[in-house]
Amino acid sequence: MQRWRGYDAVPGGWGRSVVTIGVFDGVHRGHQATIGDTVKRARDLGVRSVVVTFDPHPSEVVRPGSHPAVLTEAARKADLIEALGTDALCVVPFTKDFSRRSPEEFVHEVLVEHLHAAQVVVGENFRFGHRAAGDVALLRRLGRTFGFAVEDAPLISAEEGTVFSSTYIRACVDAGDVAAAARALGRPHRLEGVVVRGDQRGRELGFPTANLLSGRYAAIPADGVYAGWLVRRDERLMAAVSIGTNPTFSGSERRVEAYALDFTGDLYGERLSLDFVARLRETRAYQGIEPLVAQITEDVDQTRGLLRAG
Ligand SMILES: Cc1cc2nc3c(=O)[nH]c(=O)nc-3n(C[C@H](O)[C@H](O)[C@H](O)COP(=O)(O)O)c2cc1C
Ligand SMILES: Nc1ncnc2c1ncn2[C@@H]1O[C@H](COP(=O)(O)OP(=O)(O)O)[C@@H](O)[C@H]1O
Repeated sequence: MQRWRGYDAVPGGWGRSVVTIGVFDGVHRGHQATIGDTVKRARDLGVRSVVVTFDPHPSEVVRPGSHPAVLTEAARKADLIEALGTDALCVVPFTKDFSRRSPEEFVHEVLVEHLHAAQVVVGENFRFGHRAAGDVALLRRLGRTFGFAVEDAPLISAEEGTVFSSTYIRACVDAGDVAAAARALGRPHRLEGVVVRGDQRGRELGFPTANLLSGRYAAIPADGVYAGWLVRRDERLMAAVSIGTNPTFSGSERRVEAYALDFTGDLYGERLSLDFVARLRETRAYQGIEPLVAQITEDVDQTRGLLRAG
């Protein structure tokens, strides 16, 4: 997959394309259907598929301070989009200046001039251009003027009639319902970060925990204890994860800590990922170390059972 920063990076002689546009945070099952459809249509036409996305998140530029929690960091988003068979990913730097383009200017500059769109695949709630003034009906009219077709993306619904959306998944993660998030994503929710030093207490308890420092806007599940996978380079280790302030020790800082089962070694400074599979319980303040250690022992057994079964 070709990766372009800005549409000026589209190579000369790039032929016609089938294009889809969106933030695609999470690359969830709805996004997967849209992008998969784009790839298929391009292959059928014998042209190339292009995914256009934005960085930073448009909300933050339009309304500073309103950045939503991030489900997938930029590099991972690109990898997931590549895995769907996309020929090129165009990351448009979303600046104040860019946000002022009218719907017509946006379409002409991006879709027509640079990407030579033959078809544009969009969801029914797609909005574009200054103040999100453009909708699918306007895109269709512009398509007739400029010579591209507008195709509706297939709608994919979650259970209980909830349509998959990044907002829905952020709410699931925020509530600690990592199982629902995983169903909508088509894979577990992943938190990425760097292992930093904590209070050095874990090893004394018999459960050293890698403390993960993640990105500023990362979507961190609600406080609680979770079973998941610690992903380290090419290996995957079972992990019991604690998120919270360690109330037993009257901590105040919120931390994400992972005890990797059947592992000993130094993880400080490493970049790791945590894939959240299931929520086990709330974090609690225990009356001393003994009951806490007994509970962690049980959490670890439960984690092993759950991950082995799945
Ligand atoms: C599976 C697991 C569950 C945990 N549950 C709790 C809990 O319910 N309450 C609590 O205060 N701390 C809990 N902890 C966190 C420990 O207090 C924490 O690992 C310890 O303070 C070590 O901190 P450190 O890494 O900064 O040294 C849990 C840790 C693990 C690995
Ligand atoms: N099984 C394991 N799971 C997680 N971290 C481990 C494990 N074994 C060794 N470690 C190392 O021990 C560190 C955690 O020890 P801990 O006493 O909890 O210190 P800290 O408070 O700095 O996190 C981890 O960052 C990692 O480098």
